[in-house]
Amino acid sequence: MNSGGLLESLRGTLIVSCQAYPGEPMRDPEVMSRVARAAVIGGAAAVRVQGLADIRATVDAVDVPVVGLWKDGADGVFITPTLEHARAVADAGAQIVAVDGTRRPRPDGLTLAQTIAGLRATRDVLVMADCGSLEDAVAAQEAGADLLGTTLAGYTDERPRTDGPDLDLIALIAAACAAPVIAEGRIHTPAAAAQARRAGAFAVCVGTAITHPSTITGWFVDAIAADG
Ligand SMILES: CC(=O)N[C@H](C=O)[C@@H](O)[C@H](O)[C@H](O)COP(=O)(O)O
Repeated sequence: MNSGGLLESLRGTLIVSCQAYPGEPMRDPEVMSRVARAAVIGGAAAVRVQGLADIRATVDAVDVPVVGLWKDGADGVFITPTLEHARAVADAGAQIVAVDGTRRPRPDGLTLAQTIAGLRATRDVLVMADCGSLEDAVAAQEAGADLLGTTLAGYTDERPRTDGPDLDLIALIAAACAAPVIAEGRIHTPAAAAQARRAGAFAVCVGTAITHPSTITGWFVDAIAADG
């Protein structure tokens, strides 16, 4: 599929983020690739996968596009933070490379525009910019990003951490930018996913509420406890 076809294939669809965190029992490439397969059976049009080993295992296991990222560290710019990371994610087989799309300085000193241009010079991939604000999204579009994610809304200083998705931000980006918006972050129910789409999202990405059983279990435990 060419990149225009790939992008268009995601319109109005669900992307499922399949991630386990350091030290967790499901942190294993084979396990994550199976979680991704299960999501595809449920109708996911693409999956979002963290880490080179997980990306490689998942690319072999599913027949939908893989949005790959490499988290290095846990604060500041850590989602595919450098050009080197981005190239490695593409080489692991991801058709879409998700990178930090904020305006913060990157650890390799490159701008987002230089990172995207450097990646595209040698790899045929789309780039998803994980943004935290409207200003990030406008700058990321200008830098050449193909997809604008609201992934980091509420995780940088620019937006409050809303309980559910940041619907206002989704609408603001959709109104200001021609590049498609991927609503991502704290979408915990099918109703919230539909709201995100109505707010202007081109596609909706859900992680925790589908693929993180420990958190989901905690929601139920807390609800029961709160009821006495
Ligand atoms: C902020 C950050 O590091 N977000 C990460 C990005 O890949 C993941 O930890 C999230 O699970 C993902 O964005 C999906 O969001 P949610 O799990 O809320 O549906």
